[in-house]
Amino acid sequence: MPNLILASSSPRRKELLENLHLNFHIYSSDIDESFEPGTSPEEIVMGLAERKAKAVFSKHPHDFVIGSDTVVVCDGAVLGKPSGYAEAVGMLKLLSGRAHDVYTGVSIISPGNEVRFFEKTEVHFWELTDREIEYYANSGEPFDKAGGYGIQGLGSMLVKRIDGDYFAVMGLPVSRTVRELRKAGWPLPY
Ligand SMILES: Cc1cn([C@H]2C[C@H](O)[C@@H](COP(=O)(O)OP(=O)(O)OP(=O)(O)O)O2)c(=O)[nH]c1=O
Repeated sequence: MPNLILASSSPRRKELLENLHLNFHIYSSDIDESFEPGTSPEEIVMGLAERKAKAVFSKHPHDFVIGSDTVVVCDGAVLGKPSGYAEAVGMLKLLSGRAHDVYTGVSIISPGNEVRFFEKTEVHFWELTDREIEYYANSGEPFDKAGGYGIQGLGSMLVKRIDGDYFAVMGLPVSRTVRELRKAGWPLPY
């Protein structure tokens, strides 16, 4: 009987997959997260998701492995995780008062099968004051998150509305993932 593996160190992805009543293991790997300049956002997130899944699948070739990656795209700039306070403030200033796109890519690799897909969600931010930005950056929440914010935490106060899958913004489009797992032959209990 194969195992289901989440190839991720993200606590959000773990939490989201736990919602689905599936037993799974977590094995993460350190992959090279660089990409060629000019690569489209969907190719970046699906490519990195695939690299994460492949790195784990190579050690667990009888199992079903899920990898995922998230970036934020605003005005043509691809934003990953901010490296420190100043970069977090810069990202929040860029996102203030406008819409951006969150791309999350997923790769599912199992014996004899590989699928990848992405979800794009449009997120609209309120116009942010310097006080809000500084408070938020000082909260520590931006640092391990693409675009420098987490929609599910204090970052919820920044968001006016979204168009698309909320869970994809948090790091894993769960309902689509379930459907792709079913197609790949994973025995779901529902
Ligand atoms: C935009 C946004 C991102 N994020 C998180 C999801 C991801 O964990 C992170 C994007 O970084 P990723 O590089 O996609 O993932 P990760 O390094 O955290 O985990 P791993 O590679 O091991 O799977 O940003 C939120 O939690 N909330 C949000 O609103």
